[in-house]
Amino acid sequence: MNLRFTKMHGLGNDFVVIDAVNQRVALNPDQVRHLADRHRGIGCDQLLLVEPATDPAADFRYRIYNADGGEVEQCGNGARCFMRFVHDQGLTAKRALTVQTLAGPIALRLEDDGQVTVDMGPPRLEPAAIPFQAPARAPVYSLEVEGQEYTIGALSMGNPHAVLTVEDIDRAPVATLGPRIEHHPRFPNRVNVGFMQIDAPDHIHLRVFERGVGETRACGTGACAAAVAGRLQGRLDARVRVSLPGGDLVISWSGEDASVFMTGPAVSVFEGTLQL
Ligand SMILES: N[C@H](CCC[C@H](N)C(=O)O)C(=O)O
Repeated sequence: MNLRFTKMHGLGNDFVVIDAVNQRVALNPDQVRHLADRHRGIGCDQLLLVEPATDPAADFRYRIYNADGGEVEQCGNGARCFMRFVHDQGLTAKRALTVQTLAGPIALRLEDDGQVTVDMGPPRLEPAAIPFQAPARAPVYSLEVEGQEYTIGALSMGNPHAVLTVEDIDRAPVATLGPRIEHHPRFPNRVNVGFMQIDAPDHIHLRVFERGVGETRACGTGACAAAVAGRLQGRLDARVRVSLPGGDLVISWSGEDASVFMTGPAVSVFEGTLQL
């Protein structure tokens, strides 16, 4: 099977993007893992498929696979690259799209400056919707990890997120605590783990240990989750600049059932053909 692909990234969170509108694509988890492998494959954090919509109200369907081969519900940086891809590949001339995802529809808009704004939909705050085992919804939860108590925010952007606040982002225990929380039994579907340093009510630094990948240069849904968690804790404004290792995103959320909006860049790096 020969497959055309484009290598893209959103602030260094990198993707293999495949047109599954004009190509018949059937990849199993082993093949996804192989393509994501940075030594034996192309290398990426996630693989994204652009498919025809099955919902008449949507323009396309967007499927997301982590480097570990697992299909997941949502990817924010990938959504911006999705918009750039369908334009560059001539799949649409529209500058505003509705795209189906496992987490429900999202809306994409290509801005005049080339950045992309995504309506990520509302955060899901009820423990059962995350999913996270807790007796009731709360702005913060106590989580025991190997005998030590941590205070976390927990919510879903369609995909699950835990958010810890740290004093010094450069010294955050991302590599050691990240995987332990990713696999914590109270998160039955595992979880993405954000480490947030609050610099001001409208500015944070963030690092994310992503479910199914490890630490990435940026995480769009992680930036949304951190902004929501910080606002629920009364520490962040409705509009926050999120500085990730790969660059900045602007996140806006007016509260409760309102959508979370994310604006940032999307870059195509190269095109190629896979032999599978
Ligand atoms: N690792 C995530 C999927 C990709 C999210 C991230 N790359 C983004 O930009 O939102 C998960 O397992 O839910």
